Parts: sequence; C-alpha cells; structure tokens
Amino acid sequence: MHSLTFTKGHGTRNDFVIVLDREDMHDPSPDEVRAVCDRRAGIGGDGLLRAVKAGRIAEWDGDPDLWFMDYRNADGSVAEMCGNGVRVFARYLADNGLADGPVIPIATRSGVREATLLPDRRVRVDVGTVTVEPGAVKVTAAGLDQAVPATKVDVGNPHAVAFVDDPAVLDLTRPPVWEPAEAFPAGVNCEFVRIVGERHVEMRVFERGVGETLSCGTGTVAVAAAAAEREGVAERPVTYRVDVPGGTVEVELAGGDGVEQAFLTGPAVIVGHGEFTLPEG
Ligand SMILES: N[C@@H](CCC[C@H](N)C(=O)O)C(=O)O
Repeated sequence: MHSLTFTKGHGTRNDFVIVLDREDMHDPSPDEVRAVCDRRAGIGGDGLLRAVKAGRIAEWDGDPDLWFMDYRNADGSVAEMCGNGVRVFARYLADNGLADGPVIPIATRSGVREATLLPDRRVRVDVGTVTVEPGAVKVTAAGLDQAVPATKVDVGNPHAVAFVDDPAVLDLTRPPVWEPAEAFPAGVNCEFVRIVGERHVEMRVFERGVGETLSCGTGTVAVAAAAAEREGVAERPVTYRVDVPGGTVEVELAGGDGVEQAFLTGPAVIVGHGEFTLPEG
C-alpha cells in the first residue's frame, strides 16, 4: 500500500494536489493520478503537481538545481504547462522553505517559468512566448448552432479560442469538437470568450484531460492574446482583465504580430495538507 503526503491548493478555483518527490522516487501511473484527483473517492483536483529536483528528470537539460513542476491532468495525462498550477507551485515552494522568493524560477516541460510572489497571495508568472494564428481552426460545442472560427494559440500547451455571443449558454459537460482534427493531434484546450469591454473579456474553458474547469491560466493568456489580435490592439504592453467562473486574473502582453511575451498575475492559495492512501491494484 502506498501512501502520500499531499498539499491542496488552487488558483481561481483551478485546483491541484501537490506532492513532494524531490528525488523522483515515485512516478505516478495514470491510474494513481486518477485516484488522487477523483472528487468522490480521492482528494479531488483538476490536476496533480509533483515537485521534483529538475536534475532527476531525464528529459530536462537545463539547470539541475531548479524545481521541476511535473504536471498531470486529472485523467492521468501529461501536459506541458499549467498557468494556474505554476503560481500555486511557487507559493507551495516558498511556504515550505523549498525556494527563496520573491522570484522563483520553475522548470516545466515548456521551459523555465519565472514566478514572482506578490502581496495578498498573488503571484505573477512570466509565461514566455505565445504564438497566435487567427481563424486557423473551427470549433463547435453543445449550445452553438454551428462551428465557429477559432484562434490557434500556443502557450507552451495548445489552445483554441472561439469568440461567442454568450459562453453561459454552452453545455460544456460534453467535449467540444474541432476541425481539422489534424490541427491538434495531441488534443487541445478550448476557450469560449465574450468581449465584455475595453481590455476586458470573460471566458469558459473545456480543458484537455480534465473537462470544464473553473479557470485555466494558460487559457486566460491565450484568450488575451487572441482578443488583442481580434481587436487590433497595437499598444504594448497592454493588460487584459480576464474573468473566469472561478475569479479574475490579469494578463499583460508585450510583443505583437502573432508573437507575444505574456505575464499572468492572479491568486495562488494553499488550502490544506494531509495523507492519502492510494488504492491497491
Ligand atoms: N489548468 C491549466 C492547464 C492544464 C493543462 C491543460 N489541461 C493541458 O492539457 O494542456 C492552466 O492553468 O494553464
């Protein structure tokens, strides 16, 4: 029987189970991740964040002394990056004396992401380079009359951003469908967005490997970048307020012409700690 010590945290109610595995002693199987993230029989979470010394990760060829955020979706799949997760991860490292703030570089499968601890439990993350391809795909979801053009955005992980009249009417208990299928061979996170006002948008998201979540940090960055492109906003830096069902974040964009440098600022909250026994078999 394998038991683990965990911490639970969230960023705008996108919630994560965090485990410390400094020496990479236990790489969780997809079944184990699903058991941990199960909201009835497990701890419950949209994903699992495993804290491992980067030098222990075979695929990592950067600074071995950094902490690596090994991110898993609730269905057990691996993802490259998690914008809310990296804020919560930074807060966890600082709270537990594992890293000194206020600036904490974190290794991810998309490269190093620098997180800065701010007052009031907020964290700002340098999300790096974001690429934007408007109208590259079409997306449909239950509640839409027809497929709508979507912007393909790469935030280290893949996103399809669709502007709709009212995201609230969509039924996101069912997965959206995109075309052409080859556009996202490894799946995609789909955001449905409404422009609320100047530099202000609201969105819902269906996350790859999870389902509808109350927030997606990389999704908010994708949405801000797609909105700036759609609205022809040329000024840089420009800051968007992005409302998600779980709260609000700010996304600052620098760059333009389809390639942005992005910074994500929002809350990172640790809610508790405990022990969990993984089911046998
Ligand atoms: N919730 C995350 C994104 C997590 C990964 C995503 N589901 C994927 O598979 O790419 C965020 O806050 O960015």
